[in-house]
Amino acid sequence: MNDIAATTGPRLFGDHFLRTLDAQERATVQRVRALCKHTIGPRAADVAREDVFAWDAFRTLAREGVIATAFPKAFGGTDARQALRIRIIEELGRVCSTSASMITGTDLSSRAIVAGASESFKQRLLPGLCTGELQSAFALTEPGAGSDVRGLHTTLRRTADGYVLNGRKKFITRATTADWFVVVGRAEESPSTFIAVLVPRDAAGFSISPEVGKLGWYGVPISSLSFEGVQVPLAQRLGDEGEGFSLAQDALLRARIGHAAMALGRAIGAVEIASSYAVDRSSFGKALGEHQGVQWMLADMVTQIESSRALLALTADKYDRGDSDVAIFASMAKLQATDLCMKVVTDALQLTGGRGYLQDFPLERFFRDAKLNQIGEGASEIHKTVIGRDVVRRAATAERNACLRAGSLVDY
Ligand SMILES: CC(C)(COP(=O)(O)OP(=O)(O)OC[C@H]1O[C@@H](n2cnc3c(N)ncnc32)[C@H](O)[C@@H]1OP(=O)(O)O)[C@@H](O)C(=O)NCCC(=O)NCCSC(=O)CCS(=O)O
Repeated sequence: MNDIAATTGPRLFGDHFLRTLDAQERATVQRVRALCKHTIGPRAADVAREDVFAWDAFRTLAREGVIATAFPKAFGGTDARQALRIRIIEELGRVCSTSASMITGTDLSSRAIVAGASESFKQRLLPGLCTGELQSAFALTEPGAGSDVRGLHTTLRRTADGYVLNGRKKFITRATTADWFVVVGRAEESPSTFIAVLVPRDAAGFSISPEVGKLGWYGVPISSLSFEGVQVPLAQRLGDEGEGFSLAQDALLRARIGHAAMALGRAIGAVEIASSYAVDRSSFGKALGEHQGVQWMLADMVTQIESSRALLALTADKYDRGDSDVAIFASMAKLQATDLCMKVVTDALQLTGGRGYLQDFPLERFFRDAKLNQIGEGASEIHKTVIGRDVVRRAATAERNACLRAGSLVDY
């Protein structure tokens, strides 16, 4: 742990989590910290201003082996534990959402290939995805189906040697740079059967719209997709027929953990900026940080960040152990971290006043970027629904509170 602090200095809070990593994992965090300090952080404002796919950041992360952390060793990856990956994403999110999204986007778009592609397709695609020579995109959301995945309209009609794909997809990250697309649709003949397939960008009948402008996450372009009678060979199916939904949920699970880590990273970055400002700036004859109102704002920020980080660490641990309730914890971690991030960034901007509002100051970018984490990969309301549903399910069999007498509670 001291090795890291020696290179990049101690952090406001949170270095204690590094104790949970082994020496090699800590060395990876150290490399990412150095990258953030010398390259990614100083470049972040320009990357956002340019608002084209951030190739420099992507290639840097690929060259440094950070992209490869998402992939199995057998295909050139490092198969990193989520316990490490949340630290990496947090570091990137602390300075640059665009760079952090290179990691969460890699998980989302390639996980179904790792989990469901045939051995020969894995051999063909995964090594290139690890090194960044290839890119994939994940196409689930549709114009009429975002939160409600089971409502999607894209269809796959079975033919003698594969499928014919028809449909439209929306908000697809990396559409303009990806070589392969993971597309989820339903069997035309059996609408409750979900199927995931791989489609190359040059497939006949497949078109990609121009990039669409958005509020934040500049440097991470999105587009819409259209599939009109696209022929998909059987070999390009991911998993079995009927496994499309689970493959999508499996990919979303990893991406949701990543979103939580990115949001926490940004929240930490915002409190670092706000607390530095509180030291530098004076008002009414004393440093801003000596005013009790400012101290209370900072206290709320760090206290909530640390508790959210603990929940995320527990979630990563559950993922690494393969616990069956990890999806619920991922929903809790994402809900908590992304809503908290929006609040912390808003408060940090308030604390820094007019400067916070300037484009030249990083909080304006943090503020715009924070919103997407509350929406993407399952909006906060979806996660509340998933968590609440689980509470009710558990309540039916969970041990009853000892203050209650036996029998139906309706009989009280
Ligand atoms: C809100 C929903 C969760 C509702 O879903 P359901 O109630 O229909 O489904 P569940 O009962 O929760 O699960 C159904 C199904 O999936 C399996 N499952 C669940 N978790 C996992 C997992 N971690 N790994 C594998 N399988 C999993 C579960 O066992 C069930 O299996 P069977 O059907 O029984 O076989 C859902 O609609 C939802 O998630 N909504 C939010 C969607 C979302 O996040 N959208 C954002 C997508 S991002 C995008 O497309 C843009 C592209 S981009 O580039 O960013």
